[in-house]
Order: sequence, then C-alpha cells, then structure tokens
Amino acid sequence: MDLDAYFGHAAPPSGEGFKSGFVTLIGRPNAGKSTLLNTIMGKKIAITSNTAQTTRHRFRAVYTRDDMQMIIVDTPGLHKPHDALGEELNTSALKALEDVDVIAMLIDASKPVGRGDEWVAAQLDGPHCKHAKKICVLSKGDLVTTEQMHEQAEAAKKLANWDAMVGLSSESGYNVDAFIEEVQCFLPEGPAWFPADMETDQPIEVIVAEFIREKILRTFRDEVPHSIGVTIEHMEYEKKKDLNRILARIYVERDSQKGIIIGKGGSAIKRIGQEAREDLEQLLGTRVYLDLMVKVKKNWRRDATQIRRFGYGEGL
Ligand SMILES: Nc1nc2c(ncn2[C@@H]2O[C@H](COP(=O)(O)OP(=O)(O)OP(=O)(O)O)[C@@H](O)[C@H]2O)c(=O)[nH]1
Repeated sequence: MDLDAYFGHAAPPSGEGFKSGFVTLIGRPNAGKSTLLNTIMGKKIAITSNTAQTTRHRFRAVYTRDDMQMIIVDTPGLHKPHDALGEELNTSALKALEDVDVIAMLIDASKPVGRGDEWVAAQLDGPHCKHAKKICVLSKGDLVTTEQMHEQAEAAKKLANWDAMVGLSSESGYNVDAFIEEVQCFLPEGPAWFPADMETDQPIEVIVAEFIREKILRTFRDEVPHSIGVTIEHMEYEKKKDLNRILARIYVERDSQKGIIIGKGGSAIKRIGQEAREDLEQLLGTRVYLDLMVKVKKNWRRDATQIRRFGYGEGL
C-alpha cells in the first residue's frame, strides 16, 4: 500500500478565513466517541466495540476541507480505574484536554445521565480546560425518541456550562454535519497544521494491531478482551503480488486465556484471522496474509512499563 496516504506530503491548505484547531472527544466508555470519529472521517480508522475500554490509544484523526482543518483527538473512555492500565488510560484521556480549542463530551442519549457522566463533566472545570469551548454531544440518537432526546438534553444541561449542544447519530449520520459546523464555528482562524491528505497520526502498524484487537473484543466477552494486547512483529509489502505479509502477536495474561483465544482445533483464532484480514484488506487496499501467534505474558496490565511497551495510554 501507499503508506504516504497515512502520513501525507501534500501542501497544507491555508488562506483567509481558513480555520484550524483541535477538538477532543471525551465521555464514559462506550459513549460512541470512536464511532463518531469514523463517521466524520467517512471511513473506519478507530476501532469500536460494545466492550468498555475499547480505545487504548489517544488517537488523532485529521479532517481537512477547503475551509478548515479539524484535528480530532479520540480518547479512552473516562472511568474509575481498577488497574494500572485503567489509570494510564484515564491519564491519557485527561491529558488530551490540555490546550485544545474544543472539547466535545459525548453522552449516550439512550442511557440515563449518571454519576459517570457527572464525573467526566467535572473534569471540564479544571484549569487546563478554561479556554476550550465545550460542546455537549448527545450520541446514539437513532436509539431514542425525540421526546427522550429532549429529556436527555435537560439532564445534560445541568452537568456543565455548555457553549453548544448537539443531538446526533453516528450510526445513521443524522446531524453529524451539524456537529462539524458547530466545531468549525469555535475553531480559530489559522493555517492547517498537517498535510491535507494525512488522516491519522498513528503509524500504520498501530492501526493494524488495533484492527486485530477489535476482532477479539467482538468475539469474546468478559475478562478475555481486557487481558489482551496486540503487537505487530513484522509487516512487509510485496509489490509483485500486491500483498502485505503481517505477523502479529496476541498477548494474554494466562494459559487458560490462550486456550480460549485459540479455540477448539484452532477454530477461534482462525475466525479472528479471517475477519481481521478482510478488514485489513479494505484498510490497506492490498491483499493481506496474516499470521497470528498467541503468547502468555503474566499480569501485563498491572505493569506500567509493559503497558507503555504496547503503546497504550501515554506510551505513544
Ligand atoms: N445505535 C447506535 N450505536 C452506536 C452509535 N454510536 C456508537 N454506537 C455503538 O456503541 C458502542 C460503543 O461505541 P464506541 O464508538 O466504541 O464507543 P467509545 O466511546 O469509543 O468507547 P471506549 O473506547 O470504550 O471509550 C459500539 O457498539 C457502537 O457500535 C450510534 O450512533 N447509534
């Protein structure tokens, strides 16, 4: 594939009236942050699942138009941490609030506003958030009636002093444009910070590893998804065959988890490999040969050094 598509070299657009800046998406786990990012970008870059703590990287996507460049910072969901990984993810998410132009807090419109939302909203009072405009995004609008949406808006109004509020659905695309326009209003005039054809600041290996992790999150429930980490050991493009050869390692914490990931006669790992390969072929625009290995690394989630080695949280 053409890796330049990820890093970009085209001259950044600029000019009078051009706006540019950073918007951070925050919210409880599962609020729909990564899905909104993908909908804005018009393609899947960030992984999503209904397992909390899906997002482990503070992830920047670059959305460029003729009249603006918006750098969207996706963050791990904010929640009460239970281990070093949870703490690292919270630190990473809160750090992404510093020095941004807009903070968009997502609140799931289909769930009652609760203490988790209150806790996240309270973080917006910090000194580092002072200058940012705050948009309340009521997400998953397709799951609620108009009346429920109004009720949710009333509850959300009490959480913070919002500069704007938008109800939308990333699934149907409803009102996502309105959100983009709202952000644009709040961005300062300035030149593009990144090349026009750059889509993300993450190395392609990180995105590939995340796509594999997503398939595991979607296949298994409970403890297993939180216990895995994925690294790309080797990735090589064979031009003649238009083929990317990828060797990935899936780390788990216990032998029993290794057995679960592999499945009876290798059935589970085979399915994960197949599904990941299909997604990766779309992402990379080439054929993909994917080799997955499972390895046990005891208690890696309790070890900050290990977590950073995976590149999760602050490690990048
Ligand atoms: N029906 C519906 N489901 C949505 C919408 N947006 C997100 N979801 C679903 O909600 C779940 C969580 O979405 P994510 O985008 O992964 O949420 P997140 O806030 O990034 O989650 P973390 O990474 O855990 O912080 C997924 O199963 C999504 O498919 C929406 O607009 N409508």
